Amino acid sequence: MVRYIALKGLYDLEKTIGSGGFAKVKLATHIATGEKVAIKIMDKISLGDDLPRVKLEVQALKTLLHQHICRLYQVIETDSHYFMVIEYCSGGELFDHIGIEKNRLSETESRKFFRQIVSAVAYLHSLGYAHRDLKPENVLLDREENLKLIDFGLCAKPKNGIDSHLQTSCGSPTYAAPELILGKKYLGSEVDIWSMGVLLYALLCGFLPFDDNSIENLYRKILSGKYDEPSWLSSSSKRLIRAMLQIDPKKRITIQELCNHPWITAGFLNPVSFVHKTNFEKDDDVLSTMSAICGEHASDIWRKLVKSDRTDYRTATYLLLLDRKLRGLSLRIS
Ligand SMILES: CN(C)C[C@H]1CC[C@H](N2C(=O)N(C)Cc3cnc4ccc(-c5cc(Cl)c(O)c(Cl)c5)nc4c32)CC1
Repeated sequence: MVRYIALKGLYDLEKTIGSGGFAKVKLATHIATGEKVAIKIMDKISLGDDLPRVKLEVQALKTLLHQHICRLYQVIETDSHYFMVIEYCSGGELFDHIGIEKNRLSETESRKFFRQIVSAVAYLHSLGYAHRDLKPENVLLDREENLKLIDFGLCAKPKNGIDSHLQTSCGSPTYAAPELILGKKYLGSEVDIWSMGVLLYALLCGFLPFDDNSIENLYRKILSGKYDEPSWLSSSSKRLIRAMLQIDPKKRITIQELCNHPWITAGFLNPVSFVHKTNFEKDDDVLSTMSAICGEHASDIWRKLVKSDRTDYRTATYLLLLDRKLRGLSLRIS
């Protein structure tokens, strides 16, 4: 096991839980609390000119504080590596949860998960971000089967707001909107709606609306906007999917309309909403646990936390203890 000096005494690295592109993600233990975390390890050499994407993702994750967006606890930068310490999702990928035998979810279960995705994306858009790479691999579950959105390496925050046009073609073609694969100028919010339509279709049907081994056939299918509507889809499901998989982005349902759509609210008391948890909430139990260990006064710990850039070990310890408390566990610290 290669040892990273930068993590010594802070995190114990365990198995690799995945890798993609220029990053390797390892399971690790946050030594002070014993909590599991995921550490995304990137070496600067192989990052090459993708380096700005790391800064973008770190900035996005520091800003985005939402119960269905994976939490960033700490960032460690050395001459050779970036380490992003992120909330661990022990439930794995949402689509693995669907399982092979069932391969699709009931409308009720799909709605439970899809509302969480809509809440996260509505929150993202409200802060001027677009994810631009919404796909099953980027939708994970934590131990309580809460949905967590991940991988903000492609997310964009156009300088003059979410409704200014983007041009970069990115993300995976299977989930990409027609305007994106045509290389047209597009709105991040509109391409995210299309990708969510593909996700909803996959949840309800167990297969993809547009799929083909050859890229040009795949493109042709996407640009046609034609897909099968299996017999088990309710008319309400069909209507919502049609509203999201509109080829013309201007005819596509907006995120606000989506939050209030009858399919989304069916069986629930209220439309999808999100809480602007933009800053830290102060928790005295967590602070007193930390002060019992490091000997500092709770008020000093809090002052340093608020002043910090919120990505140091102290912040990680605070947030992990807060998670433990919110899960009703004891605030033990080793
Ligand atoms: C296909 N991708 C480009 C990489 C893949 C790496 C493994 C990862 N994973 C998995 O695939 N499990 C099945 C286990 C697992 C458990 N917890 C995780 C917690 C966080 C993340 C994570 C990964 C990346 Cl690349 C991020 O940017 C963020 Cl913000 C978060 N990935 C996790 C993760 C999913 C993505």
